[in-house]
Amino acid sequence: MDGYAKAIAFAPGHITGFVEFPTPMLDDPLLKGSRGAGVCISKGITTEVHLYPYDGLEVPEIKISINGKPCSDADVSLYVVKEYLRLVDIRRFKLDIMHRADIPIGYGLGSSGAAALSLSYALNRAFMLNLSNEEAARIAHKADLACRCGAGTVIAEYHGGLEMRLKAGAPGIGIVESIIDEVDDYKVLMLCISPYSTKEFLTNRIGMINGLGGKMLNILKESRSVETFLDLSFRFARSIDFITDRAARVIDALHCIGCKASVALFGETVFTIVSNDKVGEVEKVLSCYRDLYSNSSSSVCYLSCSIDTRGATVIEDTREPS
Ligand SMILES: Nc1ncnc2c1ncn2[C@@H]1O[C@H](COP(=O)(O)OP(=O)(O)OP(=O)(O)O)[C@@H](O)[C@H]1O
Ligand SMILES: CC(C)(CO)[C@@H](O)C(=O)[O-]
Repeated sequence: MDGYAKAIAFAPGHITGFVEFPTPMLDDPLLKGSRGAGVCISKGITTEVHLYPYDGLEVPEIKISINGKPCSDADVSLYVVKEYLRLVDIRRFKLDIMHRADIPIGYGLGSSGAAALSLSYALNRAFMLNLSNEEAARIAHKADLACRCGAGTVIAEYHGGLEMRLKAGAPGIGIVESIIDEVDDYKVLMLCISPYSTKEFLTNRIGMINGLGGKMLNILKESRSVETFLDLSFRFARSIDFITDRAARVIDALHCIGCKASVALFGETVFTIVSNDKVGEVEKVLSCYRDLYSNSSSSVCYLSCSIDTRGATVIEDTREPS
């Protein structure tokens, strides 16, 4: 590696509506993952990487920040960096990693997967490794799984769209299909009420996930409609007792104006997908609950996004000779 390199990549956030973890969970992380359905959103994580050669160091100096704040325990990001250190033979460099999140972290919007994926794409460019996007995405998949922050999130964010994950596994191994291709007419609207740790769920409550998600996939494969996706997601979240009273009130209010809705797995986040002409009406309901639930100790946020169909992408790749 010669000179300074900068790379920027973006990965969309992702909401899982229903899911199953095929058993037995195999040992190979590339074969592990989940089946289910979800939607990628136009907001997500942008990661900027600056790589400086620096002869005065015996070991690399690595700094990570999230939204401008230094972060020493970004475990998913550190996992990705360690995987790259095994692939490059240089050790004397400084690496600045800056994650910018325009989705809240921990609310079931797939931020850990998006951080890992955007970082992996950016490092691949900065280190000039020439991995394919699929190979870079596999590193992110392994990181999200190893840190117990996600199972099928990375492959969904790699693919983009309103999707069904028909076969579990890493990008290139798992199978993803779009539920519908024409998504320009839809918006994903969310009320993020409070965070919930995916690690906690995958560690302590994973037994609640049975074969229901797989049966639901068969129904969705036949109907391929947004309404069915929302319906099934709601039934799924109820079946694992994951809808809090606060979320249930919001979902009821949306039902009253003719909108189906559910909660994002795993967070106290209500989401719906509506056609553009319904956005104003839904926005009023969600803003009203945002104001009702916000208090001095917690911030509740309302988000409006399009459906991302591109999946993760590199935005910039620059280098200057030393
Ligand atoms: N932007 C980010 N940069 C680095 N690490 C992140 C970022 N976002 C999330 N993480 C890591 O992921 C953890 C939160 O993951 P968690 O899986 O609970 O939430 P999520 O990814 O927002 O939602 P989901 O439930 O959809 O996975 C954080 O504690 C942090 O370790
Ligand atoms: C486990 C999960 C629901 C967490 O976001 C997601 O990664 C998925 O659908 O596998």
